[in-house]
Amino acid sequence: MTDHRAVPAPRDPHAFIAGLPKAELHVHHVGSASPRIVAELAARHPDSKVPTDPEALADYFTFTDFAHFIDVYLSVVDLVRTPEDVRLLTYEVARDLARQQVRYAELTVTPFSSTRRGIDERGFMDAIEDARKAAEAEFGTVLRWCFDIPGEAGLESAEETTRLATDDRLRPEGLVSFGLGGPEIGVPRPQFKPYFDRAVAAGLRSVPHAGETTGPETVWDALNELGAERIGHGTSAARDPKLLAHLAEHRIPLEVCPTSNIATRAVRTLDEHPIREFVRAGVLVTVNSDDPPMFGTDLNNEYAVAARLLDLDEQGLADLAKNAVQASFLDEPDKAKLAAEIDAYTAAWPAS
Ligand SMILES: Nc1ncnc2c1ncn2[C@@H]1O[C@H](CCC(=O)c2cccc(C(=O)O)c2)[C@@H](O)[C@H]1O
Ligand SMILES: [Zn+2]
Repeated sequence: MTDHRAVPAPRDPHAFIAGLPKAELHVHHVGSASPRIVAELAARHPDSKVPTDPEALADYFTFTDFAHFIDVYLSVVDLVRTPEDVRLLTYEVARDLARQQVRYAELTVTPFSSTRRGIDERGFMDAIEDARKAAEAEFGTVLRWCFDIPGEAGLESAEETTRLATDDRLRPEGLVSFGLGGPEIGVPRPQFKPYFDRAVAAGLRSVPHAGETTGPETVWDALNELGAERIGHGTSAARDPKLLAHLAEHRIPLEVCPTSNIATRAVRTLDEHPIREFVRAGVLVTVNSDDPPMFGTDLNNEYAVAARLLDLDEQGLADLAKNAVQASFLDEPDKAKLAAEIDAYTAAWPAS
C-alpha cells in the first residue's frame, strides 16, 4: 500500500502570506486606485472615460505595451482633480494595504501630474499628509512618500518635482525619497542628475526606476549618475553579470514587481522572469506590486508568485518580507521591530 504521507502535498502559501506582516517599497499612488476607488472618483467626475463597471475596467486595464499602459495610467490620473480626491485616494489605498497586513509602505507619488492639472500645491500636500496620519491612526499602516519625476514630461517636470520635494514650506513630513518613472526609451537618465543631486542634498534617498524597459546601461546610469540606493525593477540587470555582481557587492536592493513586468510586456512570461538569477547572484531582492489593480494583482499575490518562482517555504517567505524591511527607509529601531514581528508570526505558524 502506498503511504501517501511520504509524498508531501504541494504547499499552499496563501494563508501564511495573507497574515504575514509586510513592507511594500514600490507601489504607485494613482496606480493603486482599486475598482472601488475608481468608481468613487468617477462618480464625482462623470465626464471621465475610465469605465466603472469592474468587468469593463479589467478589459480597460489590459495593455498592449508599456506606452499603452502609460496612456491608460494618465486617464486615471485625470480622475484625481481636487485635494479631496487626493485625500480619498490616499486614505483608501492605505486601507487596501492594511487589509494585506502591510505595516509600512513607501508610496510613489507624482505631484507634478497633479499640480499641472490645476490642483493647488498646498492642498495636495495637506491632503496626502492628512490621509497618512489618519491611516496610521486608524489602520496601523505607516506610509512614507517617494516623489517621482515623470521623466517623459521633460525637465520642467524635473524642476517642479524637485522644488516641491525640497522647499521647506511645502515638503511633506512623510517624504523620504526621490524617484524617476514613466517610459525609459528616449528619456536618458543622466539628464536628471542635477535634480537628484539637489534632492539628495536635501536629505532624500535616491530610488529611480531603471532597466524596466531598457537595457542594463540604464541601471548603470541610475547608479553612477543618480546615486541610486535602490533600483525600481532593474529587470534587465540580469543581462549583465558585472552589474549583478556590483548590485550584490554594494547591497543595492532591487524592487522586483513580477506581475507588472508581464502586464506591461516588459517580460514575456513569469517563468522567464529573471528573479531567480537575481537571487542566485546574491542580490537583495524585494517583491512589490507597482500598480496592483491595473495589473490584476496585490502584494500578497506577488509573494505567492515569488514563492512559486523561488520555491520558497514559510521561512523563505518570511526572509523575503525581511528583505523589504532591511531595504526600506525605516530607521533602525523600526526595522528591528517589524523584523521581530515577522519572526514572531513565523514562529507561531501555523497559528492555532
Ligand atoms: N511600471 C511603471 N514604470 C514607470 N512608471 C510608472 C510605472 N507605474 C506607474 N508609473 C508612473 O507613471 C508615471 C508616468 C507619467 C508620465 O510618463 C507622464 C508623461 C507626460 C505627462 C505626464 C503628466 O502627468 O501630464 C505624465 C510616472 O511618474 C510613474 O509614477
Ligand atoms: Zn513603478
